[in-house]
Amino acid sequence: MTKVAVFGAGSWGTAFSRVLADAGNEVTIWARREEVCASINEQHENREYFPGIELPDTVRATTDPGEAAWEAEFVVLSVPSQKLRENLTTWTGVLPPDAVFVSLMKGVELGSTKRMSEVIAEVTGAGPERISVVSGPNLAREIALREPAASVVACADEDVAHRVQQLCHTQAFRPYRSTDVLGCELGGAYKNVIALCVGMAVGLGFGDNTTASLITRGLAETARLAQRLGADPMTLMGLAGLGDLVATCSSPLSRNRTFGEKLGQGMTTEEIIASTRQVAEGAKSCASIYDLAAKHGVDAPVAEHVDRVVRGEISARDMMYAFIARDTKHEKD
Ligand SMILES: NC(=O)c1ccc[n+]([C@@H]2O[C@H](COP(=O)([O-])OP(=O)(O)OC[C@H]3O[C@@H](n4cnc5c(N)ncnc54)[C@H](O)[C@@H]3O)[C@@H](O)[C@H]2O)c1
Ligand SMILES: O=P(O)(O)OC[C@H](O)CO
Repeated sequence: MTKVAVFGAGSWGTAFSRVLADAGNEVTIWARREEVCASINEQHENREYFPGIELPDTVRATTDPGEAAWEAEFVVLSVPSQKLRENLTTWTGVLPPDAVFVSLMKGVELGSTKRMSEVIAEVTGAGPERISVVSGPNLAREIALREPAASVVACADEDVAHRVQQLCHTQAFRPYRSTDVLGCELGGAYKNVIALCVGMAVGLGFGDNTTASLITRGLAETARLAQRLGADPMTLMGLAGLGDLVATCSSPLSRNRTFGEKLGQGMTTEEIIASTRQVAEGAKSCASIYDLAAKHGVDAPVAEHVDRVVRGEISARDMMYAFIARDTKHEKD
């Protein structure tokens, strides 16, 4: 059995652990909280995130990072993007030197505007052949329930992508392979911002014309930045781009869309954050993605305006009409 460490016992870390166990691996989850750890070890379920969904015996949990990482061939990372750097820095001493990192995170770091694979490389010194990402239309609850879904495993080294693909291929989870780490990560982070925007439209009571327009122009914006940074534009037409965008913008399970809906209904960012424990990555990544786009001279009206609504500078309604009022242009621009 291959030993896999999963750092993060939230929704996606837990659901993906079930995928890994279903694929025949031995999984040790690092959980921050003792009670989450105990429920996984004693009740074989993560009571906080997925009560009633049984985890196989091959999934264990610990609050000790060294125990989680012990002899792991793969280290899966699934903490909030803005918390990765500080956590990973404290774990570096216990991580096996040859382990392959698998990032499940969909965000861009505030301040540095780095993608998660870049943060992993910087903190651990791992080369691109040891850093992979998994990204696609994968709402954690549906994956935990073993509903069929596909995803993308990306690594600069295709052989490593192939190994990670084998690691998580099950009867219900079908990973495709890619070498476009940048495109996959940007697709995953940007769709959260677009889902916030779509959620706002839903919260305001607008219909399908509005949401379809936002999804389509949001994808154009994502592809524009991705291409400028060197990604393959076709990645954005695939599971890590369009696929994830459709799932996240359509699903009431999405924390980002739900966050946006609440903003559209008039709640403030502070009120929404206080009402949930779960992370809506887009609420932070709208600022870092906008910074990244600005740094590279790329027009990013969705990221820019979503950021302004999240900060409380403009209302969601004003944002919607500001999009429409912009100067006319060619669709391809
Ligand atoms: N939930 C999904 O459907 C889903 C699917 C695909 C990708 N993702 C991505 O996976 C990543 C993790 O998301 P999630 O859904 O598991 O989030 P979550 O909020 O459900 O769980 C986050 C986990 O990180 C822990 N955590 C919170 N703050 C922390 C800190 N300061 N230090 C260490 N740990 C901390 C929490 O205790 C929890 O175990 C995000 O980047 C998200 O975009 C989520
Ligand atoms: O719940 P969200 O909005 O973080 O989205 C979850 C996943 O990223 C969907 O693929």
